[in-house]
Formats: sequence, structure tokens, C-alpha cells
Amino acid sequence: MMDRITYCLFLAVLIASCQNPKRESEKIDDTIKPESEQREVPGGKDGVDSEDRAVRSLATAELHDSSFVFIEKWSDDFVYDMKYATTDNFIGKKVYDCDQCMIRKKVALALMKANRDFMEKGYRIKFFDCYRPLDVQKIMWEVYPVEGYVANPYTSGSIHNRGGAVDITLVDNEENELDMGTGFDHFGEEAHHAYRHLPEKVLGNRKLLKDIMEKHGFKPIRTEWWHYNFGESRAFALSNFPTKCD
Ligand SMILES: C[C@@H](N)C(=O)N[C@H](C)C(=O)O
Ligand SMILES: [Zn+2]
Repeated sequence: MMDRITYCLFLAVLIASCQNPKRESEKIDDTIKPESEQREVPGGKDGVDSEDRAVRSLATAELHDSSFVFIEKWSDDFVYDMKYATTDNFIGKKVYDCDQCMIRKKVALALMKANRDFMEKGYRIKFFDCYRPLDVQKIMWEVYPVEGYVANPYTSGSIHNRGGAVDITLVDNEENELDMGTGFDHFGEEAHHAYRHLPEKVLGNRKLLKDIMEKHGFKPIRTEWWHYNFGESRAFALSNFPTKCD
């Protein structure tokens, strides 16, 4: 009799898990930004005021800190060149279907605050990469299995796979990239933070990026000037859903 009950319980649990409800951490934001917050109000100084409103709007949205959001939906003030949605990357192949930046809500908020600081100085963030599915990490590892430049997907994976890392640079008001000394995904010592044989201007640009990102809770990695991990993002779950646009 007991065995029958245990068996029924087991069956019920199995059926429930097969329905595979999305974990909170993998829920994707489908809220609509209020109409009044979609347009910049005239008089805002270089978009900084509108960025403040955008931060408030996302901060008060009914979303879990770990929900994935499309940052483009919450702020008009970023620039995008999502390299893995093109063939212009070290893999030589387009590996994303979507060219938008998808990231955890908590990380998006910090990025919007950092962007506000950059905008006060006449710059803004340009994204090269945000959330990255674990399967894409495996493709990268096949092409370039060197830790420091590509995180090992078979150990702890990349913070990109957890929706907590971004690859970025800065652009000016005409959307010209600041000179950072190397291109994106230059896997060599010239891209390291400790590499000093660069013009003062380049060192200053890297420092500007690093200082403001650190102020907002991001941590650089030793080997790539463009890569920033947010806070304790290892706490976010590894994800592997494909990058699909809204
Ligand atoms: C591949 C490169 N853009 C990158 O993000 N590297 C770091 C180390 C990573 O894979 O997490
Ligand atoms: Zn990166």
C-alpha cells in the first residue's frame, strides 16, 4: 500500500517537472514601458535627465532582480555593435539570432547608472556582448580554448552565461569609438590592464571606462579591457536559452 502511494507521489512530481516552468532567474521581461517614459522630455541636459527617469522606471518595474531584460527597451541611450550577431568576430560566424543586449535587471540598472555618468562627460556605452548562451561559450572554447580570453564552459563557465557580464567600449556624441589601444577580442597582452606601453590618451580612455564601471559595482578582468563582471554575478544561474529578439 505504502509503495503504491510513494509511486503515485513520484509520478506527480515527474509530471510537474516535465511541464518545466521557467525558473525566476530565466524569466524574460515582457512588461511595457509606460508611454510617458518612452520619449525624452525637452530640456533634459544631454539625455541625462531622461536616463534618470529610465532608471526609476526599471527600478520600480515589477521584475525580479534576476529577470532578464532587453536593456534597449528601458533606455535609448546605449549604442550597439553586438559582434556575435555578425560574422565580424573571432569565431568568424554569426552565433546569435538577436542583436540586442539581454541582461539581468540588476545589472541593467547598474549599466544605466554608469551610462548616466559617462553621458555627463560626453560619452556613452557601446555594447559588444551581454548575455551569452552556454552553447555559444562551447563554440568559442572550441575555437580558442585559452582561459583568460575565453572562459571554460566545462568548469564554471562565463559570467556572460549568467547574464552578469558585458563587453563594452565608449563612444563620443558622434558615436566614434574612443581609442582603447586594441580592437575588441584582441587576445594578447596589449589588451591587458597592466600593459602600459600605450599612448597617454589610450591609458586615459581605459581608466575612464574602468573608474566609472567600478564605481557602479563592476569588476574588470586582468586580460581584457572591454570585459566587466557585475558584483557577485556568480550567484546567478548558468543559462542556455538562445538569444532571440522580442
Ligand atoms: C570572448 C570574450 N569576449 C570574453 O568575454 N571573454 C571572457 C573571459 C569570457 O568568456 O567570459
Ligand atoms: Zn566578455
